[in-house]
Amino acid sequence: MSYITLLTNDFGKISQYQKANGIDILEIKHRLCAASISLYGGQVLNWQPVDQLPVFWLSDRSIYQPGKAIRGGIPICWPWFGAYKDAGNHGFARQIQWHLDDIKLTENEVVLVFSTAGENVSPFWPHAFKLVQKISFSTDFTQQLTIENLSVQSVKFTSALHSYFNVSSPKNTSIQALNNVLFDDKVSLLNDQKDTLTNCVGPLDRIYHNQSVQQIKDIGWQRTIEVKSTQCEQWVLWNPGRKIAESMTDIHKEGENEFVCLEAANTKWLTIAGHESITLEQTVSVSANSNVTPR
Ligand SMILES: O=P(O)(O)OC[C@H]1O[C@H](O)[C@H](O)[C@@H](O)[C@@H]1O
Repeated sequence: MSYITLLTNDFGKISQYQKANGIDILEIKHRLCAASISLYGGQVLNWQPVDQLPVFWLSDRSIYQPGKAIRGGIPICWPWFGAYKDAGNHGFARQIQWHLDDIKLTENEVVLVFSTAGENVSPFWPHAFKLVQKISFSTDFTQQLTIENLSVQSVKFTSALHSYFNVSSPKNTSIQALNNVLFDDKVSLLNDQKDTLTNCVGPLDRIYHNQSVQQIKDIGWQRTIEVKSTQCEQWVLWNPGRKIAESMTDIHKEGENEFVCLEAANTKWLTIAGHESITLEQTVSVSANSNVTPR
C-alpha cells in the first residue's frame, strides 16, 4: 500500500492511501489521537484518543466498493433516513465521493473540512445541494454537517449521523437518559412506547423523541461515551441482534456483540428554504466510569 503524506509537523501526520476499488482513506496520527476517514461517503471510520480503545466500531467485513455503504464508523444518512419509497435505505451521501478541502494540524487538534455537491444525484431527491463536513479530532471529537440548498425552491430532508460506538458488549452497556422517553419501535412497529432498558442487546431499532445529552455507560471497559447533538431532534438506537446480523454479509461473525449505534437523527422531514443552509452537529467525549457504587 503506498501512502502519500499530506501534512506533517511536530504534532502529527496526515497521510492518504488507496484501498480496494479506488477508495481513498485519510489516516491521521496526532499526539492526542489516531483517526481515519474514507473520502468515499465522507465517512469517519475510526477515532482513538490516546490511552483509549477505539471509540467507533468498524466491521472487518466492510465492503469498500462504489454503490455499497461502508459498515461502521459514522455513515452520513442523508437526504433521507431509513427506507424511502423504492430508494435504498439512508440516502446517497454515504455512497458518493467527497473531497478534502482543508486540513489543520495544531498542537491540540486535527481539523479536516471535506465536501460534496451535486444535482440530480437520485431521482428520489433531484435537488441541487452542497454538503460540508468539518471534523475536529482530539481528546474529544466534534462533527459538523452543513447542508446547503443550492436551489431556489425549498427542499426537505431527514438525516442521521449514524455512529457505531465500540463497546465491550451491548450486554454491559446502558444509556440511562433514554429510559422512560417516548420512542417509536421499528421492531414491533408500535409507536409512542416507553420503557427502561437495562442493556443494549439487540434486536433494538428505536426512534427516541428526545435531544438530551446521552451517556453510553460500558461497565465492561469501565468507560462512558458522552454524545451531544445540535439540530437533531431524535436519537436512534440500533443493534441488529444475532439473527439479523448473521443475515448481513458485511458484519463479521458476532460483530453485533461489539457495537451499539446511537444516531443523532432527524427522522421527521425538515425544510431548508431556497439558498439557505442548516448545520447539524455532534460531539463525543470519553471518560472513565466513576467507581462510586451506590450502597
Ligand atoms: O443496513 P443499513 O442500511 O446501514 O441500516 C442499518 C440500520 O440503520 C438504522 O439504525 C435503522 O434504524 C435500522 O432500521 C437499519 O437496519
